[in-house]
Amino acid sequence: MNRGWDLVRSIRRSFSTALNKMEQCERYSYNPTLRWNPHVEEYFIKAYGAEHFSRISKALTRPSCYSCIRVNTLKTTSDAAIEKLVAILAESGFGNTTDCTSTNGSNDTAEVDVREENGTFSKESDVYHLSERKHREPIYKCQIPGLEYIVFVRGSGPHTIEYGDAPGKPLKEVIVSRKCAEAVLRGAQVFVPGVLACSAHVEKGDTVAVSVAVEQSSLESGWGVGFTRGTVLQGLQTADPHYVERNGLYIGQGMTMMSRAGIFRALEGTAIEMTNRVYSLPSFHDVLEGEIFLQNLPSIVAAHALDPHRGERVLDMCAAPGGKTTAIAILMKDEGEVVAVDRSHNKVLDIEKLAAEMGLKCITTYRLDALKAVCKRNQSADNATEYCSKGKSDITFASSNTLKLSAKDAECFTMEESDAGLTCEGDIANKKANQRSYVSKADIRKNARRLRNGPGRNHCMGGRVENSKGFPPNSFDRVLLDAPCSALGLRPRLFAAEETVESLRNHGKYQRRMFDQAVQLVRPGGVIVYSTCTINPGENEALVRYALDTYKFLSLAPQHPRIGGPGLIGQCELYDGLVEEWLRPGEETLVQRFDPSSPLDTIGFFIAKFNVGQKDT
Ligand SMILES: C[S@@+](CC[C@H](N)C(=O)[O-])C[C@H]1O[C@@H](n2cnc3c(N)ncnc32)[C@H](O)[C@@H]1O
Repeated sequence: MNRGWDLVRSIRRSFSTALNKMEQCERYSYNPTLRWNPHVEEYFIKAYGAEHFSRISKALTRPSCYSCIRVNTLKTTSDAAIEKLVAILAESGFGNTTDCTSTNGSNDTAEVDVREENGTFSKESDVYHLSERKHREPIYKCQIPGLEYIVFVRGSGPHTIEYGDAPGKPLKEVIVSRKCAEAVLRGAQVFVPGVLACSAHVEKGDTVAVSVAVEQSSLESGWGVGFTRGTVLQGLQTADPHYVERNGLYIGQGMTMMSRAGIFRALEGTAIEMTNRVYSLPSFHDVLEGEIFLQNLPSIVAAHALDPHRGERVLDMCAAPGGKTTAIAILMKDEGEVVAVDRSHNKVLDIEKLAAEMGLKCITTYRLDALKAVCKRNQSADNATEYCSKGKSDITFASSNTLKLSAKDAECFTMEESDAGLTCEGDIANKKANQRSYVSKADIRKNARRLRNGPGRNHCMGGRVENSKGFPPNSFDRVLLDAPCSALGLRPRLFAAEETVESLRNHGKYQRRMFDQAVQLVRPGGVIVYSTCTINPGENEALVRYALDTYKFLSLAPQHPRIGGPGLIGQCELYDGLVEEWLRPGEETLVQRFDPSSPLDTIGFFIAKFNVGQKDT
């Protein structure tokens, strides 16, 4: 009888130990659930279906399993860059682990499958892969024809981390902010401002478990983390009011670079160096400056979709920090003009810095509100970007194949013929190469300053940026509108409930107003590419619907390369009864929709390309 009870007790004991272990395992894991505003969630479920949206939602909480690097082919080759990157990775000891559960649940390394069939994404066909499967090197070249200058670096994860936890024995812990955690998941260290809370008695050199504080809802204050910076973590469930909230939100283990007091006293610096990460991705911060640029694959594809040619005049309407601007300039072999504008002064400086680092001369930057990008009639004055014709019926860019201002368009702009003679030759060799037959006063002032500041520094003018009052209608061959958006495709993302149906609608309105400007600025026969980094159809397919219904001279154009999936067809009624219209049958294969839950494992992204016909028809 006793023996029987002993057996029961022992089974119970081992069962409860196993349960305890399982609970601990679940607690000290990374398994977040993305929170959405309920109406937004309902809308996305209507758009994608519950199961698909759940996969997208899960994928968004994880980083892509590889880093994507664009090589500056004007400075180096992908083979040379790969050689240097291999050496850098070997020196840093990165890449010793390769297990990776990809976002679609399969256990694999970060190998992404891209197949193209008749211009559309297809799982069945097997045309090409991003990587050569057999080799499995940590760094490999993109296999898509024309994109071989893109290099991928394999990451790994999710890894199970041994935090050294035991029942009743609290870990030394640090909680970081959501933004900080999202950066750490992409390969960053934990910097001082990102630390929100820390256990007592943490000294420099201690090993700590790092978790993330994700916003919780409270009746009084809406969404918030519910504690102040500097909170002491008690560690035990009984004494720690935020204990349960951290379940499944552990992003790795690190070594403190400062004591607890130091972390909360300092204003900057590395607080924790991560030693064990849930996701392991190489950080190429400040590496091979000017030779490579870390950029998401769909962003590079957007530059290709624009299909810019040497000698053309291209406008990048929302350009900072300049990722797509520089990609476009390189595709143009630095010949022609890429006008890169952004609303923010400091961000324009970022574009200038990047262009200078990459050695690109065809980029002209301005601070400009893209909502006022078309300049008004009779506008003159200082600091305006002026394109003028005095007594001329039209302006022709000699290089081009393309750009002409009609008499009607040109009459409002005044350009003295002598201006053309003032072109600074050595300075803007690329412009000379284009044989552009005009130059604006603003260009001349800018060029004179460039000469004074010496070569190479023409993009960093002591923190000052040129303001623009806009550009004449029909003055660009191609326009890229990489619109500010809800960014609901960016990953990793740990919280999404801040966006409501109303705020998403506001993004859409803003984008339509910008698009209206783009339509005016591009010449007939030109091209507009519209892109966003959101999964929200209201900012993607609905914008395309607006564009095609409003401007009959616009038509959707095929894109190359085409590696994204099709767009969404139909319409959707939202919770308040308003109906949103998307694409019509036949249009879906002309846009590219990058789905974060697809095997491509990219951010969520959308690209539409429009051909511009005769505007007066
Ligand atoms: C999606 S980001 C652009 C990223 C950029 N195209 C790249 O690839 O590096 C959107 C940019 O739009 C800018 N922006 C927002 N509103 C703007 C406006 N009204 N006029 C001009 N730029 C604006 C923001 O400052 C931000 O830099």
